[in-house]
Amino acid sequence: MSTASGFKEHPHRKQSTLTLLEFLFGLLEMHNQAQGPTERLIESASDDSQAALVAIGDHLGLNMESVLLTPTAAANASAPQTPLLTSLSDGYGWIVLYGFRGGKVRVALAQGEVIEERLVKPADIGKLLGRSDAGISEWLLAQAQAPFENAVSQDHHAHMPPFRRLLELLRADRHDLWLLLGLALGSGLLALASPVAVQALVNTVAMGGMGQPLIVLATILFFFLSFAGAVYVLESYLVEIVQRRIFVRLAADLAYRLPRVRSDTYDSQHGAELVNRFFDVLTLQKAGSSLLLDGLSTVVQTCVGLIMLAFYHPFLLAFDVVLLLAITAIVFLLGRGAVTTAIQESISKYALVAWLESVAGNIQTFKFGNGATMAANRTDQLALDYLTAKRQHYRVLLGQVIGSVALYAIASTALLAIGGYLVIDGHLTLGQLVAAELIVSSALLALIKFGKHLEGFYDLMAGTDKIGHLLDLPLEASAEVDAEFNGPASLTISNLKFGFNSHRPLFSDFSMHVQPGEKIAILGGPGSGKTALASLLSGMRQAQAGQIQINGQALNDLRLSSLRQNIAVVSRLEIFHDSILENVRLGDANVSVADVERALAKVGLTGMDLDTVMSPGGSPLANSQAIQVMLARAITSRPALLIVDGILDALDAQLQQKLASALFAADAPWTLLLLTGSQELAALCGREIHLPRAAHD
Ligand SMILES: Nc1ncnc2c1ncn2[C@@H]1O[C@H](COP(=O)(O)OP(=O)(O)OP(=O)(O)O)[C@@H](O)[C@H]1O
Repeated sequence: MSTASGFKEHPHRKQSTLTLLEFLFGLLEMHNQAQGPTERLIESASDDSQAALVAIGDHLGLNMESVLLTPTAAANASAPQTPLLTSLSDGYGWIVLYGFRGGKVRVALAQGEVIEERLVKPADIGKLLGRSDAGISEWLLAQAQAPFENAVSQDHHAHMPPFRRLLELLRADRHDLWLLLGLALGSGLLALASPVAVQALVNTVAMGGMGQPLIVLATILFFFLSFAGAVYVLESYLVEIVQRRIFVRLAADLAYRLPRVRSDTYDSQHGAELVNRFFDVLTLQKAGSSLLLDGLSTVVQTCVGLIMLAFYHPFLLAFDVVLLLAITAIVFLLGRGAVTTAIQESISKYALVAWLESVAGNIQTFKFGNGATMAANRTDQLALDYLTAKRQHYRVLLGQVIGSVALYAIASTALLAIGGYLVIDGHLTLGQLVAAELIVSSALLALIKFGKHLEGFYDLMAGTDKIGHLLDLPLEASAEVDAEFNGPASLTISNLKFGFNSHRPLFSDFSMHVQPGEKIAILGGPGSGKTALASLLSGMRQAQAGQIQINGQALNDLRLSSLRQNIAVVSRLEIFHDSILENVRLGDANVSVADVERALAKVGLTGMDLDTVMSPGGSPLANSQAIQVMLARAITSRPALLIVDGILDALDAQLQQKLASALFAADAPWTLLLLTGSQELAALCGREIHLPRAAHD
């Protein structure tokens, strides 16, 4: 329920909303939110409805999705990482549901400055809401847009160490992981049932007992082992859930992050190739689950076993100490450099894949001339690099495997010798010796598998490091002011200075002014800086000096998302693998099929089957048709400023004329900047501006 006017007029509602947002940031562990901007955003909201809260959340990195639910359904769907919230019926406060504890729903009430946390029966939520009925109402499902924000390196020059990053990636699952540790401890203890039972059996047999004790023993053992089995099944279910969550969280995080990556990141790196690192989430899942399931229980079983052994005799305690020292030496001393070599192996793997992608992506180049030979030779070289890296990593691993195997042989023999001596000397019963043998040999046998677990651990570190590179891609900084558009935009550039290279600026003192609705051609030769100018105007690059104003607002002060909702840039061919329909409307449900057909017709493309799936290269459409699709996409968003950069230059004169009449018409509802090297095209615009210099002068 909301009141008609904004938060500003209702200080109590404003304060409740601030309290609510702070609570949500804490719950979702979003630590980067300062109170100042949050308060300003709340104050500048047009009204105090839930829809306004969604917009505020969006600016603060909170995704809030509106869903219609009964209070009980909302409680069932809620969890600490996905809380559900709605307005209290008094119109001032908010209620948040965030999962269950002990059969009751965890509820937070934000009223003024106070946040009150309670445990409530699901049936009582309706009452809390201030409603008598428990009918369906609108709830907001809140989630962090970038759930892995805490796993991003704060220092731009150094990546976070992989182990710390792994802990951050798993932070949201820490409660489940503690539970898993508890279960592993339990199953470790239960696994001792067999040796203890055998010890009892041997002692009974040695004393001549039979029959009934055996049945009792067998029954108890069966009970323990079944219970241990059930615990293992539970552990495996928990690990499965954690695996699913990591996958979904990483996907959501990247969907947020990638469109916001700074454009200059792609000057030296290939975006699509970088994304291959997503597949390391599979390494995280596989190596992580085997470590959590087998690795953890092996460690627990070994520890429990060794502790039990220590109680048998001081000699066996000494044996434990030596064994632990030896294991420590294998892990830390023999394993020096293993994480680095695993990362190096992973880097060389990605280099090879990147090369194969280049080959697959340049079909013509590698079919002709020396292309195929180059493809083969470079692949050989990269495969060789991979083998070298893998060999170096394996050298470290091999040392550890040999160490574990040797330790197994020595420790098993030593235990038999010490145990045998203690039995002969009467310090140990026969049953105790057999039990000790069983406990330690299973722990020692695990040592042989230990190498495999260590390999899994190093893979996990390398995979985390690679995923970290994706998370560490630098994001664009955006200012806070929303861009104001109302019809075609005006544009003023004053004393612009920009160059990729400080010794050779592309623009040293460039100024121009464009009236709202004007259609202007900016003429420049190859390499004169047309694309650079388009990037500056769309906030993809920053000028070194000077100012750009759109509708009188300084571009640097504007929130990039609000700016880009209202301008369109058509530069190089960019088609994604989907139908023509989606390539034009970009998933906007407000754009109908008829709208798309109209836009296509406007740019001269008629009679197309809108369901035709296009490849990133534009096929099966012709190049010029793919360009028309991109232009249709641009005008469908009804931009206030349309920037067309060079893409019309290569088209045939007749098509250029047709497009000019659609895009350059004086009454077209946008301001047009045509960046071009073609005099003929420029002549079709209302006015021409010449770029200050050509690249080759
Ligand atoms: N990312 C970059 N890093 C360094 N230099 C760059 C980068 N992008 C472009 N340049 C250089 O800046 C100059 C201007 O490039 P820009 O792409 O803006 O020119 P253009 O006018 O659009 O050229 P064309 O008409 O050939 O597309 C060129 O000399 C180019 O080599």
